[in-house]
Amino acid sequence: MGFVEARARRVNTWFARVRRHEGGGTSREARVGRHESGGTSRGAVYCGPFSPLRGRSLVMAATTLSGLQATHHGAVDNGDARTYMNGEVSTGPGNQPSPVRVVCATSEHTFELDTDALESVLLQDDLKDLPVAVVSVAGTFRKGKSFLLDFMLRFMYRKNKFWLGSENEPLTGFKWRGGSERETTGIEIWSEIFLSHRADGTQVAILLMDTQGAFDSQSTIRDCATVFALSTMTSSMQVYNLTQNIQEDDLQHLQLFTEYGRLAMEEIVTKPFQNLMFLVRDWSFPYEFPYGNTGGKHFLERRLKVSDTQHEELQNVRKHIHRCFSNVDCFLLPHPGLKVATNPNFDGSLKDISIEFKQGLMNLIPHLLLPENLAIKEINGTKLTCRSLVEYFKAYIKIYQGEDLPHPKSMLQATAEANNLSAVAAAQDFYNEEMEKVCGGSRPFLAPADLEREHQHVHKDALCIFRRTKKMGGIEFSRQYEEHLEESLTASFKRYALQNEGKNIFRAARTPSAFLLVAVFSYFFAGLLSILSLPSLASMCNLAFTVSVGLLATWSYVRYSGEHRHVGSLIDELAEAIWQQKKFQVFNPLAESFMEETWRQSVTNSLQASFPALETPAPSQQVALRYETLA
Ligand SMILES: Nc1nc2c(ncn2[C@@H]2O[C@H](COP(=O)(O)OP(=O)(O)OP(=O)(O)O)[C@@H](O)[C@H]2O)c(=O)[nH]1
Repeated sequence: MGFVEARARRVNTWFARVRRHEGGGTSREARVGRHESGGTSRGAVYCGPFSPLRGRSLVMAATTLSGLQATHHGAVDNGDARTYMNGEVSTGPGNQPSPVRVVCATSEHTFELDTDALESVLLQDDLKDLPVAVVSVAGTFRKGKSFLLDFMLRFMYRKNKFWLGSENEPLTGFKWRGGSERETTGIEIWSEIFLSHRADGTQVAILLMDTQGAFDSQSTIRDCATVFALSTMTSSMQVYNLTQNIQEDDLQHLQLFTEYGRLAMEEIVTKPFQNLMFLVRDWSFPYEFPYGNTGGKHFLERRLKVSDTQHEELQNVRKHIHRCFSNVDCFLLPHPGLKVATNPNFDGSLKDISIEFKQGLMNLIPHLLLPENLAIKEINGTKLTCRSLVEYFKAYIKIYQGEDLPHPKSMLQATAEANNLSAVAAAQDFYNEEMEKVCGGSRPFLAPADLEREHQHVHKDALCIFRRTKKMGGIEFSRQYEEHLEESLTASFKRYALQNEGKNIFRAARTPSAFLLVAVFSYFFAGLLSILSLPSLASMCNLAFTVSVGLLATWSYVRYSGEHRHVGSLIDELAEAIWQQKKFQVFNPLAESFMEETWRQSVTNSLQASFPALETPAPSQQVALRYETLA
């Protein structure tokens, strides 16, 4: 009778050494959990089809040693082999396979990557260059994600027809429990990577990933979107864990979260994500669509069907899902029984789980994890190794830590923001249109006091439009948008005032008149000083005359040609400085009041001629009209 002896020890990460004693004093030894080559050990032992050594006893040994039954000692007799479990498994943390949190949620609602933890799992010498397949489970909190993953672990460790375990065996691995409060936070991966041989002889590293449940009372929508997006971006199979049905809001959330993921991925030429499986737990309508993958496929087909008669919103969600994932699948899992759902002492033993559910697991888990069904993680058509997966994790988390991406919001918040923003835009448009009529580019100069008065009217009416537009979110929420609108209207008014000022011919004539005045004075004093036989002072006046005429000519050229505008600005500043000189200030009020009055009269007249409406209807009437048009 041969038997299998198993021991565990820690080298970087945990592995179990299994020695099979065969008749005639010979033995074969191999490690469970990691590939080993060379030395006295031979072959990788991943039990069942993964393993060159098969047999229930070996499977049990591996499972026991890997921590699923870490403290179990004893022997299992399976008829042809006896397994001795002399469990050298340390119960201390890190000495046995366990979940490793690689993405940690912080109290500030951000996420951090535990690079050391991630690298300790993925950068093991014998694994880092292998192609990797990542199976992740994501969805609403408290819906049995970790529970399901623990059955995946059993399958990966045992991999024979008895992989589901014995009736009284507690379920261990990723931490699961009953109760209403969330358990998993951030993203966890199993510390041990499984190896599988594909039909073409290549090896694939398989990573199992558990995620923080969405929509718990402590997470923002952005948190949920980040976890879902990160796990979808880094996995080759995302299991979208749902209960009872696929509801429209499930699809909408999937759309929001995957869009958030797509934003962070640059230059995606193919579909950004790989496989998506809708896993519907507690399916209660097997008479419509039978449990399992076949029923699931038909059900999904109906749910994701796009037809012309559908509302555009429904079509868009469905098209988005088809655009994002290379392959979409569905599985309908029955209810596991009341003990699973409600008994606080339920420990995962199969005896308390319904037969239909166990049958469902026997179909679902191989469907997900058999080597032929596993897809290697690809990004943009490039297959990823464990090493490159680490790099992608680092790059993606950085994007989500930055402030470049928009923040996903709850539906109400997003709708309220959209309502308020569109009300702001309508009010701003109204203001601009009305002000354009008063002092737009083609309108003549308007006296500043009149412009101010027009602004006050239109500003009041614009605010009225904003307040009367129906908006979600309440008065408090709208107040910040109203303040924003007021600021924006004030800024617009400043622009209109400047534009209006530019049309003031007197303003434009300030520069030439300053130099003209200087030229005239210089010319006059030069003549006077020559008569008084003061030639040196006379020549200084002549110089001032020449410079003034020169500056005037230059300024005229700049204004005419539009070239060297900085030179024009310097000359304007110089002219302004001249106007500020005491001896010239006597001309200022005279000139300005004359110009202002002339312009005021002419513009008022022209305005009234062009817009009789400005005189007649009350502003509130205009607003009502405008509001009706908008509504
Ligand atoms: N109704 C029902 N309950 C289940 C199912 N699978 C597991 N449960 C129960 O759901 C509860 C939560 O299981 P967990 O695996 O911890 O759930 P989770 O989704 O990982 O929870 P979080 O980590 O908080 O997101 C446990 O009481 C399980 O017994 C199922 O298919 N149906």
